[in-house]
Amino acid sequence: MTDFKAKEILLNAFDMNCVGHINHGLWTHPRDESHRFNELSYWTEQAKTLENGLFDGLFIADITGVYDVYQNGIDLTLKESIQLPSHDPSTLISAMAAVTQNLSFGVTVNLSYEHPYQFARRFASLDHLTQGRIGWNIVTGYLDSAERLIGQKGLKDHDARYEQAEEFLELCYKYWEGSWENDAVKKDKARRVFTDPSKVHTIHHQGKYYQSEGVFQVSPSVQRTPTLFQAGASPKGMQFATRHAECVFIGGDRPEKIREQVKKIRALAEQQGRSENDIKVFVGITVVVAETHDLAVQKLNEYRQYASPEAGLAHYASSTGIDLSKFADDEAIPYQKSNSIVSITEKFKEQQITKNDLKAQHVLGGRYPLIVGSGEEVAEYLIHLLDETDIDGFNLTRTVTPESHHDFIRLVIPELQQRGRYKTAYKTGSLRNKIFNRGDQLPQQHPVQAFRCSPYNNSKNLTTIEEITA
Ligand SMILES: Cc1cc2nc3c(=O)[nH]c(=O)nc-3n(C[C@H](O)[C@H](O)[C@H](O)COP(=O)(O)O)c2cc1C
Repeated sequence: MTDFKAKEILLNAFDMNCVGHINHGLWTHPRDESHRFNELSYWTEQAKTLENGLFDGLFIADITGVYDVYQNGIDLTLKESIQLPSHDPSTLISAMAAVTQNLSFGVTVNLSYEHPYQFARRFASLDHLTQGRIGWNIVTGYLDSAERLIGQKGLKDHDARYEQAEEFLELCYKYWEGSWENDAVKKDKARRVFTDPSKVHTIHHQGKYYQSEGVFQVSPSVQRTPTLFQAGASPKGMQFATRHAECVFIGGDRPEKIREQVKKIRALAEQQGRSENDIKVFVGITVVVAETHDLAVQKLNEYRQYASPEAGLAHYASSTGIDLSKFADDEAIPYQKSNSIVSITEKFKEQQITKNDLKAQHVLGGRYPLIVGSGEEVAEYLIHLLDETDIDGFNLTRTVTPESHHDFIRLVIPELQQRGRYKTAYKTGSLRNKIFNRGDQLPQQHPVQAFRCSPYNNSKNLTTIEEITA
């Protein structure tokens, strides 16, 4: 119980390689600089700021496709820059890693449109270059527009996407941890042996979705498997997340619901042979903070003049696959089955929700819980929420950028530190070690273990792994 109370808050900045990420409309604020998202200096400055604030990571969301459900088109999406334009997140990482030492990077990649080989190679390369500061947010997509862009026929069935994800992960584990032994690379100039051939193995995979045969092209990196993030919330999604993920995002609802969700996540992890502490749970939040409570309210009111709740609804429409423009403001939105984000559409089954309700929720153009107050008030609330719900940390959205990060670092972080609930220095090692404090690589109770080559594992599980015969 004492440990639980003393838990230090983990913190990621939640962002995307675009103008409007979550809090839509704020790009029009005179002090907002998110229109500079296509400049490298925008990101290197942000990385340095976050490292000064001892943030654990910069978590970068991504979508394949565009938001075209609202009003059956993309006019509002384009005008308000609702995640359009948006650029590839992995292109930012090396530059930000070069100006920081400890900040980590969680990068979203939709596995539905990648071959595991190319993806695994890119992320293993990033793990090398960042010295183990890379994480992967595993997503399977929820947009029909993506399918059309890629030339497919429409979204695969929701649960089938998770089945494919399971096989994608299995194959990635083989590449990352089953092909090269830890000490394969010798770099021995005198003996002319860069890599010992007896320590590199062929992987074989003949699955329903993927086939692969050969050796992985990347030597072992610090973490081997990048730190795994996931946000599945449907029954199938939670099963997947609790089997594989080390960090799980959940939607920030009422504290009782969050607590219930966290309990389920930890119980499911245990059922799958992992420990309840093998998963860190994060909740998304938006914060408006100032020197005093009144000044924070004043700041919120000022921001509200620029925010666009309607743009928030257009974003929400694509998350659910429901064109919300068709409904009157006070009409209950009927539940309809869709292949998008199941956990969100289910809410229309459980509750009567109108567009007015959604607009009220999207005060700053986004649907994350909004916390407004002085540094002390915000810090107290975050600690309270963490202790009440047993979560581990927060994904902090941006509002007016980069002002909101500066405000949080100046006003909230010191209050958390004074209460002993936030680090005063970074831990050493990889992202995984910083978060779990037990080494750079996944523990043995993780499903990756079945795909590891020696010296990790000499068990019979490895019938698929063969030595290269020179
Ligand atoms: C904090 C958070 C961040 C997410 N980021 C992304 C993202 O960047 N890209 C994406 O395609 N889906 C993203 N999702 C959606 C999830 O991948 C997933 O589809 C969703 O949580 C619903 O899970 P379900 O399909 O199991 O209901 C995010 C979800 C949450 C809660």
